[in-house]
Amino acid sequence: MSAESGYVFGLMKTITIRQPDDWHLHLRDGTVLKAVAPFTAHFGRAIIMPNLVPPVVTTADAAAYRERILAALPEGSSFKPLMTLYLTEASSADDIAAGFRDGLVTAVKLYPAGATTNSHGGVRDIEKVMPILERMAEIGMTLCVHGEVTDPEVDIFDREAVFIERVLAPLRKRIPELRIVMEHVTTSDGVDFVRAQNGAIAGSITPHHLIINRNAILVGGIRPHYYCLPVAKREKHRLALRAAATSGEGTFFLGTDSAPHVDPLKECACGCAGVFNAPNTVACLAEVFEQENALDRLEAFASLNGPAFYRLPVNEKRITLVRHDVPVEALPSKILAGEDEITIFDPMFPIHWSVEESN
Ligand SMILES: NC(=O)N[C@@H](CC(=O)O)C(=O)O
Ligand SMILES: [Zn+2]
Ligand SMILES: [Zn+2]
Repeated sequence: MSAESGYVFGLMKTITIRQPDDWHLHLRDGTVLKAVAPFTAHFGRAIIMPNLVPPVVTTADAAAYRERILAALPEGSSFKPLMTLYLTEASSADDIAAGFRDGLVTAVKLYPAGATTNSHGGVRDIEKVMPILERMAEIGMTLCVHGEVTDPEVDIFDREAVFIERVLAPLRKRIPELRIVMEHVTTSDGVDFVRAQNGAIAGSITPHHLIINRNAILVGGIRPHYYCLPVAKREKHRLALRAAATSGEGTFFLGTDSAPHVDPLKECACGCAGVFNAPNTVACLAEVFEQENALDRLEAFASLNGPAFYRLPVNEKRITLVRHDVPVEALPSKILAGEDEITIFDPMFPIHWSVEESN
């Protein structure tokens, strides 16, 4: 483990780790993109979700979106967006393979149609995309999956577990070479499934699913800023996620799923799903790993396991996290995107960590 830590003057604890990456991020487009991009610019790289309206389906769409992202970054940022394509039943295997070969596209994203925000153009019948998935397995390209069934008969809290049984396990059997990331794992079923695949399938975990359980959405009133998909589950699932994230096991890594929606779209009769956590992700993670006595494994989760799965080099830059005895001043609770506000994830515990970039 290369993370270094120490006490300075007996007062301040610091930990230096390789610069983290975010393996699941929504940057959106237009005004929101400009507002949120600076909050991720201290990451090395991020897997950029393609669920725009209209979605990023072709390599040409991804190239154009990548330019818009680069233009929204603060000057001097070395952040590298890793682009994904939104899989549809009409997607072209040749286009996908060409994008991957040229280094323009890193992964393909499977949204079951109707499972989450802007997923209506996703896949209804997985049989129809089998030739594409087979081609991806051949060329070693990763499939990122939103792992929930959309069957209205299935209880929303069971949709991840049922997806594993109905879709993921059969897919794994059918194309064992396909590299799959089960994104935003929210249940112990997901954790167990990923573990049982011996490295062929990875699981990304969000900071908020390590911090809240389903009570956060409902206790004392409806709290739309804790509503996301897959929806937070029971406490036992949160504990399983914490154990997985802090285990150091190579198959679990950070995917923030930072998913900004302007407040009017969250605070209404049918609010959008998504938590905006980019501004405090690293500080929240430090807090969680400290609570679990696992600060020495934060680097594996945030900076090492992701690149290893994606077969990419680790970042050379380092960041230093500083622990303060007194909680650091809370962030503003919202950021501005044009005329609208976007609420930042509130972990409901004081934060003692701040992030300092090193070199
Ligand atoms: N996670 C969410 O609740 N929302 C995401 C979509 C997704 O990742 O499922 C979004 O795009 O808003
Ligand atoms: Zn999702
Ligand atoms: Zn997402």
